[in-house]
Amino acid sequence: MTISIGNDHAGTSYKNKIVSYLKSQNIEVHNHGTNTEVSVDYPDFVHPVATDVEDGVSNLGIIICGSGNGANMTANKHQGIRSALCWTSELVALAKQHNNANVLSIPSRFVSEEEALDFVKVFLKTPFEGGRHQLRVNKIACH
Ligand SMILES: O=C(CO)[C@H](O)[C@H](O)[C@H](O)COP(=O)(O)O
Repeated sequence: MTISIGNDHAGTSYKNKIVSYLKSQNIEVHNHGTNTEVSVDYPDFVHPVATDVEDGVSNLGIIICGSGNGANMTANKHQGIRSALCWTSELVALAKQHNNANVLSIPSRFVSEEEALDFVKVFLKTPFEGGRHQLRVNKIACH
């Protein structure tokens, strides 16, 4: 399992906690995020995550910004990306079960670090249900 992660200045401490957890689980991590709290522009740190997932370099992506919206919008510009902005564990589970999300967007200014870590655990362990949801996911992409 390989995860790509990206964050702006609002997500650096959250990213560090998540990366420590992933590495403790022997998950390979590609860190595309900023590593300081100096103000940066989130698209510069999110596009590389989306590209990794689209290209199969990583299985999944995690992106973090203050509201989660800018990161989520950026990731979803990529054809192969289904990025879900989630602020509860239930939303994370549904994003995998029903939407086969391949990127999780975390709003760091609206959830605690502990909640964010729980989201990551749910994101990794929850399977896609397929069936009727596969038919719907197939219709998301614009050709
Ligand atoms: O872009 C965002 C909104 O979708 C992110 O939440 C950013 O982290 C936020 O805009 C950064 O705000 P700041 O005032 O520049 O710290």
